[in-house]
Amino acid sequence: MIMAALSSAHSCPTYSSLPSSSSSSSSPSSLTSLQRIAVSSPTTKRFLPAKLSLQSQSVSHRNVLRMQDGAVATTVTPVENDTPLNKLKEGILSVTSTEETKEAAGIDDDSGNESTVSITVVGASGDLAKKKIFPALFALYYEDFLPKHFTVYGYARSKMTDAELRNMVSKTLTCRIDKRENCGEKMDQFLKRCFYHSGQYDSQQNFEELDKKLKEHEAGRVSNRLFYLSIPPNIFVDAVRCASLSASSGNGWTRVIVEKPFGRDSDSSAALTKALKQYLEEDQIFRIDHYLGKELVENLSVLRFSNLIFEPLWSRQYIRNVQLIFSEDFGTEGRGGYFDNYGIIRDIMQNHLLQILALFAMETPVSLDAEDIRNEKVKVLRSMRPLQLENVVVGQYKSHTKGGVTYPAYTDDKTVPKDSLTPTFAAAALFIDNARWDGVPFLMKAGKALHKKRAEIRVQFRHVPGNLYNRNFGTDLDRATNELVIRVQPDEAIYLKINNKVPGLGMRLDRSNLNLHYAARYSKEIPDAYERLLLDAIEGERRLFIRSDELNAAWALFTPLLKDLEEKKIIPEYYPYGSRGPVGAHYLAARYNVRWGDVGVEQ
Ligand SMILES: NC(=O)C1=CN([C@@H]2O[C@H](COP(=O)(O)OP(=O)(O)OC[C@H]3O[C@@H](n4cnc5c(N)ncnc54)[C@H](OP(=O)(O)O)[C@@H]3O)[C@@H](O)[C@H]2O)C=CC1
Ligand SMILES: O=C1O[C@H](COP(=O)(O)O)[C@@H](O)[C@H](O)[C@H]1O
Repeated sequence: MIMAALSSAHSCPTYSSLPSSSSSSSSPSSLTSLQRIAVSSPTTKRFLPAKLSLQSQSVSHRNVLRMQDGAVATTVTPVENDTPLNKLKEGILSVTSTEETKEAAGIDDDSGNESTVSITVVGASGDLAKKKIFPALFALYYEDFLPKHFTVYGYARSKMTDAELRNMVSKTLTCRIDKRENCGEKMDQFLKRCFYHSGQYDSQQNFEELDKKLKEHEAGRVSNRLFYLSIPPNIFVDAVRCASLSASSGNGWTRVIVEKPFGRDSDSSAALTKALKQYLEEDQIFRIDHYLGKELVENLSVLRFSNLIFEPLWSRQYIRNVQLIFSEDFGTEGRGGYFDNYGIIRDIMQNHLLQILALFAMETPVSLDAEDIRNEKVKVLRSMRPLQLENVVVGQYKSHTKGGVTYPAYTDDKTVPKDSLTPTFAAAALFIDNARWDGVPFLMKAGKALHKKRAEIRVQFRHVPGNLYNRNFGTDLDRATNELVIRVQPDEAIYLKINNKVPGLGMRLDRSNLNLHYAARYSKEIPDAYERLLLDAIEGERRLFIRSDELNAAWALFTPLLKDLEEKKIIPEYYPYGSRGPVGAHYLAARYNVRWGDVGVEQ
């Protein structure tokens, strides 16, 4: 059975007539093109240009816009492909009416009907739910991004009362640095909207009980339901089956956020997709890769496509190599059981780093619509060469004592087999065989228990041909090339290394940074990736979620390598906990004439 999918789509709104109470005579047609772009965005409130502010606080699809000059315009998001009307045409919905269609699209009508959103965190007792999901929901509530009628339900096997869940959640909530004043009050209000239901993940009966409780909260309104699967992957399908059969919405949309890992290789991923699609349409499945929700990853396209100075340089003609670097200064502490079955390549490279690579390297999409962007990403992935063993170095951390403290080896984790060969570090050289990137090495490096926590993109440019200042650089011209660094985390920044004259009477050059340091430039705290992604899922915006063909293309690149590593029982290079990782990573880079940009520099 397929869940009733009444996802609302949001591009190209039409303008409704101005409220008669408006004192302004300005009409929406007087909006500038910039304003029109903002207005037509699916998440209008978030993408408004400075001149507009939203009067409406709800995530309803009718938004009242107030311009600086006092003019007011109402926008209504139109109903598109996956709307009730179209679902009816496809035979997925049996009963609907014009009124229901309006309601299901979240459009309030004159009789005062409003839609509700129920967010069920499946696996609410777990690490991710506590660390990320509840805090992100609270942050959205705090910022007034959640709709007027919303309920959060925790679902897991652990026995808990509503009060116990609230107590657990309250310990994880934090307030924005710049808005502490009424935080306690807001927390209380938020917690009052949180409830708990204990049940098994494979019990339709338990999900039916949940359904009853959700209905009570929905109080006859149009019900939109979001399930967040924050559970181990072996129970994804059971939970989806039960949610679908017993707790999907009868008259609104039902969406499911699926956490990674989406399989272990091409076959298991295809099997998972097939199993999920027994119960869900593709557009109901929101495969989350939280790196896509990170501020600087989202900014990649803005940087490239809205600045004339970057896009013309974005090719093999000017770029020598691209480096995608992820490192953590802690090991698998507490997650060894999960990690040992996956390893760093599946945990970080096949998803987070590859997604960044695809966004970095894609051609200009036709528009900012989800499908246009995802089409371009798939093209890049399909143009890439599957990874081969000779282009990869793997490592595993070993115990190390520093300053009297002994840090554990990976295999000291009780949930990890003593003879495990699972890589906790990997470096790889990837290639995109298309006209833009032919021959440019894309180097990836990811590791746990390294000396620093960081995620960054480094773009090393070619040297200046016939450079007048060559003699100032000595024989190593590569040392003097420009480098663009996009520091995703921590301490977000974008900086460009340039050669500069050291002030003085001589002619000495040094390398300096043109630095956009976020903490200095923007006073507002950067939202967590999960906030953006949860809000997108609620709003039906799929741009930052992984489509099934993207996933297939990603696995096709890594599956042969993963099989080889496992079948040939490749022994990882051991590196001390807290070090910079295996030396092999440098040999790999050197083979392609590359020096890792993060080595020997503080920035
Ligand atoms: N934690 C993290 O930082 C990240 C996690 N993820 C992914 O998110 C999902 C959730 O992660 P996380 O919260 O760490 O997971 P947990 O191991 O904490 O599991 C979540 C909940 O699922 C239930 N559960 C755990 N193991 C089993 C089992 N074998 N059978 C049935 N139920 C079980 C438990 O709840 P109860 O016993 O109460 O039912 C547990 O509280 C996973 O898919 C993970 O890969 C992705 C990125 C980061
Ligand atoms: O998906 C995962 O990501 C985290 C790192 O996320 P970050 O946002 O803290 O950088 C990683 O620790 C974990 O192993 C992996 O599953």
